[in-house]
Amino acid sequence: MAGRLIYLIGPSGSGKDSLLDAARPRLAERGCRIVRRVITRSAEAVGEAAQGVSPAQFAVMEAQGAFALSWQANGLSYGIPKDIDAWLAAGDDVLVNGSRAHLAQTRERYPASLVLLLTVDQAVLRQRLIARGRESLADIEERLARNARFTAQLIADDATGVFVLDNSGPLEHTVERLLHCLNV
Ligand SMILES: Nc1ncnc2c1ncn2[C@@H]1O[C@H](COP(=O)(O)OP(=O)(O)O)[C@@H](O)[C@H]1O
Ligand SMILES: O=P(O)(O)OC[C@H]1O[C@H](OP(=O)(O)OP(=O)(O)O)[C@H](O)[C@@H]1O
Repeated sequence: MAGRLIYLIGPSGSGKDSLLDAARPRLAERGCRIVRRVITRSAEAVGEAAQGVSPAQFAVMEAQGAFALSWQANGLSYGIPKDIDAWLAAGDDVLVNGSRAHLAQTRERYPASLVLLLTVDQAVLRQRLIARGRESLADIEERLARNARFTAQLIADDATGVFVLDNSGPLEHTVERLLHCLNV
């Protein structure tokens, strides 16, 4: 049986990378792969195990059909390597750190995908973004504004089939909820 695409989305700072890192061993145990994304983020910007490339390299990879999914957001380009199609065909589940703006296209290409929306209280979110220290304050405000535009609309439009995971509390609780969602 083909594997399932698990598409994890949520605002910048909601904890997608942290959740994937914390859940990594438990996901591996159950044969779920986590995708390493290709991002046009400078190599020194930390936060995630991703492959950093220049915009020119990204364009070449995209033109060569290297990506199963790709999108632009926050001034960056993101690609999900085509390898995932072989993994899914081999029966492995594949977890992708995705984009809310790209949800419709992802569902079109992978209709059986499981969508997980990570949420966090907006005040906690601002504090976490500031504490993470990866973006400037102006960029953080942009990300919060993008978030405000998305979350309510997403829940209203796509309520069916979207599992909401609240990450306002301890990360370990969210890991347990994530694993629970994968079992239902
Ligand atoms: N449950 C949590 N409790 C406290 N801090 C958290 C929690 N989840 C994530 N964080 C922190 O919030 C910040 C943003 O998390 P991150 O995983 O980078 O989010 P995202 O990948 O969604 O942008 C990081 O500094 C991280 O350590
Ligand atoms: O359409 P959106 O849902 O807003 O998502 C846009 C992009 O932002 C996040 O990436 P990234 O990991 O670079 O940002 P983050 O770590 O700040 O979440 C997310 O994973 C998407 O790739």
